[in-house]
Amino acid sequence: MAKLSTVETTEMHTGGEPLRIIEKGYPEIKGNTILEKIRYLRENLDMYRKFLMWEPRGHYDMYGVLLVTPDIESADFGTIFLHNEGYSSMCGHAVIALGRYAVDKGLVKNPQTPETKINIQCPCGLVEAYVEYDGVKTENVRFRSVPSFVYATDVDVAVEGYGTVQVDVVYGGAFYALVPAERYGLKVRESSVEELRRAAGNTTDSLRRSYKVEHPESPDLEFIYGTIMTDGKDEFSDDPTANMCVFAEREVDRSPCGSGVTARTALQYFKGHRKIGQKRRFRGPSGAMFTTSVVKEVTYGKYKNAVVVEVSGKGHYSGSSKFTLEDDDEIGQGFILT
Ligand SMILES: O=C(O)[C@H]1NCC[C@@H]1O
Repeated sequence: MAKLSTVETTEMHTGGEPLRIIEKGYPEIKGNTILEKIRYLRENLDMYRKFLMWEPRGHYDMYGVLLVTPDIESADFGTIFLHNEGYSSMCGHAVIALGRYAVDKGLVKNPQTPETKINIQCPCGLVEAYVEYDGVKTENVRFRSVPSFVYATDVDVAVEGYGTVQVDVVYGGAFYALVPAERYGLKVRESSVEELRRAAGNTTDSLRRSYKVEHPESPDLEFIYGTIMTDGKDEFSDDPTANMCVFAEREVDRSPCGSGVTARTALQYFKGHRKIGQKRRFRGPSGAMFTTSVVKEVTYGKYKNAVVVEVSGKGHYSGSSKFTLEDDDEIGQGFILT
């Protein structure tokens, strides 16, 4: 077992959703690809995730990222995302924050004005980020994710406490169930976070037990990451539409969820509610907004209805940390209260 050592981080958030960027102190992560590295982390270094994501240094809804060597040649750097239960395949709020971070910290050579392009390898594949930059300050970031596709519509799910609920299953770099909150008798902007968390979490649990998803490239990406409760306002409007993403082990995204709004945009396009290039705003639980548009249609493996979606928003710095552990501190290795 590796011994936990001092870890240094920069702290950011995008729309209130935290991003702990791990800079120093992690042991070597073995593996030739990012997906292999994730397997290595799970099997050998998971105590570091608990040390940084769980209490007393993190909390139930904490989120982080490790920057690693990419295995796609054109990528500037690779990413591994961490959360309360493990490691995720895609994270839009992290890409938005990391765009600024990469330019500000000099991770990209020759940054360009008014916009710098960065290729970020996420576990799901290559994501292009475009960072507004005036030569001094970094601002909004827009990113184009891996192809997103509608996997299935109107899937019946037996949800504990709510009966049978129909959801759509969509891939936006991760597989999500998308469902209007009113199908549970809830309102996405008015019901309590805990009620929404319970209904969404029970839906994810049921799908994970009984529903199989297939990914065109890797079995490692074949899992239901979470459930997104929406306000049901999918028909096009200049008004924003709200959603709340509950992912991993019932973790609540404070932001509109970058991969979640990618998936919602693909679904809206599939249902004829969006045209290519048409912009729409999405509001998350904190009130923060992301704007999305469909860039183009693409074929992704056997999925002919795939689209490339662009998402934009802004991340902010909130501090930096140096985390330590004393030899006799068992609780301090990490715990969460549920
Ligand atoms: O913005 C996103 O895509 C992420 N935020 C937390 C859950 C997702 O990974």
